[in-house]
Amino acid sequence: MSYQQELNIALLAVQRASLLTKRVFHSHTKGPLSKSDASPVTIGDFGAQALIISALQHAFASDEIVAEEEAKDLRENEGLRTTVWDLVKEVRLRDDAAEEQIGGGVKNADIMMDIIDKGNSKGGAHGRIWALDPIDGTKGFLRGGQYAVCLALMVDGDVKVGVLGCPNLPVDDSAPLDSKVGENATDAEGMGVLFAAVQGQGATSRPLTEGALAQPKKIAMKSVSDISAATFCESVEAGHSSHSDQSQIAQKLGITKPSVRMDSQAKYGSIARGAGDVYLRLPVRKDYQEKIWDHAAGDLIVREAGGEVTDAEGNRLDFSKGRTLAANKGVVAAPEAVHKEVLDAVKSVLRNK
Ligand SMILES: Nc1ncnc2c1ncn2[C@@H]1O[C@H](COP(=O)(O)OS(=O)(=O)O)[C@@H](OP(=O)(O)O)[C@H]1O
Ligand SMILES: [Mg+2]
Ligand SMILES: [Mg+2]
Ligand SMILES: [Mg+2]
Repeated sequence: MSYQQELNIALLAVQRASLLTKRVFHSHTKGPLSKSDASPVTIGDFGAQALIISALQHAFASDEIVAEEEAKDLRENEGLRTTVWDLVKEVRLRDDAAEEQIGGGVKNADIMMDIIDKGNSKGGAHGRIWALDPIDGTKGFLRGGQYAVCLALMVDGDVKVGVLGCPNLPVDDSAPLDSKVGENATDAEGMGVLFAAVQGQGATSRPLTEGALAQPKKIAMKSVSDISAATFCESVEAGHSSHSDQSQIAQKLGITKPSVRMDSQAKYGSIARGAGDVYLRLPVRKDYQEKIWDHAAGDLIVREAGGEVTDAEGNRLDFSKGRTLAANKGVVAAPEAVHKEVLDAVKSVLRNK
C-alpha cells in the first residue's frame, strides 16, 4: 500500500489545525482548564481536534480514532463551547481545492462536540485507527514554547503514516536546535514545519503553509560516529521525564554539551532531520503509561529517517495495546548506528538506581 491518499489528507488536516492553534497561540485568552489528571487543555486543543477529526471523517468515514481530548467540558460550559466554535467555524485553508479535499467546515457547535467525541476509540491491534494529539506539549504552548499537532495512522497496530505540524520550529532543516522560541516565532518568516513519513518510503519536511501543501524535502538523521559529540533532547517538564537519569546517561556516554530542552514531539522531528541526535525520555513515575498519541507519528518519522526508537529495555514501541503504550517504559531514540551504545548506557544507569 502506498498510503498516498492517507498522507495527503493527514498533511492537509494537520496544516489546517495548525492555522487554528497559531491563532490561539497569539491570543491572551487560551482558556486553559485543568483536566482530571491536573494537566491543562486549551481552546486550541479542542478546536484542532474538531477540525482534524472532521477531515478524517470526510475522507475515511469508517476509520477509528484515538484522540486525546473529549467534549465533556464543552457540553458543560456554554461560554467555552461558544469560544471554541467561533474559532472552528472560521478557520479554513486558503486554497479552495485543498479545503474541499478535507470536506470544508464543521456544520454547527453540536456537531463539533460529537466530532470531538469520535476520538474515543479504545485502540488496539485490529483495523485502521488514527492516533491524534491536537496539541502535544500543551504546557509548552501555554508557556510560548514548542508544541506539535500530531496525527498517525495505524493499521493492525503498526504505524503506517505519521505527520507532525510544528509551527514554532524553523523550516530550515539545518538550523541549530534552540531551546528558546522567539517572541513572534509563529508568524516569523521561515517558521513552521510539517514533518511526515510513510512506512517504507522515508521521511520528509516541508514548510507549513496556509493553503495548498508545499513541496517536500527528504530528511535524514545525522550520522554520529562519536557519541560523545552528540546533542540530546529531552522534555522541558521535569514531571514528564527524568532529567537526573538523562543527565547521568549523557555523562556515561561522554556527552558534554548541555541537553536541549524542548516541549512536544518537535523533539522527534528535530532529531529526524539531524538538528539533534538523541531523544531520551526516562520515566519519572513507575505507574505512568505513555499515550500512543504522544509517540506514534514521531516514532515512524525517526525510524524512516534512519533512526531506531525503543523503550528503555530495547523493545520497539508497541502501539497495539490500546490508548497507551502499556507494554513499554521510557523512550530511547537515536541513529541506528549508535542506538545500542545509548541503550547500554540507559540500562546501566537504570540498573544502578
Ligand atoms: N508523568 C508523565 N510522564 C510522561 N509524560 C507525561 C506525564 N504526564 C503527562 N505526560 C505527557 O507529556 C506530554 C508532553 O510531552 P513532552 O514531555 O514532550 O513535553 S513537555 O516538555 O513535557 O511539555 C503531554 O502531552 P500533551 O498533554 O499533549 O501536552 C502528556 O501526554
Ligand atoms: Mg494533554
Ligand atoms: Mg501529547
Ligand atoms: Mg495534547
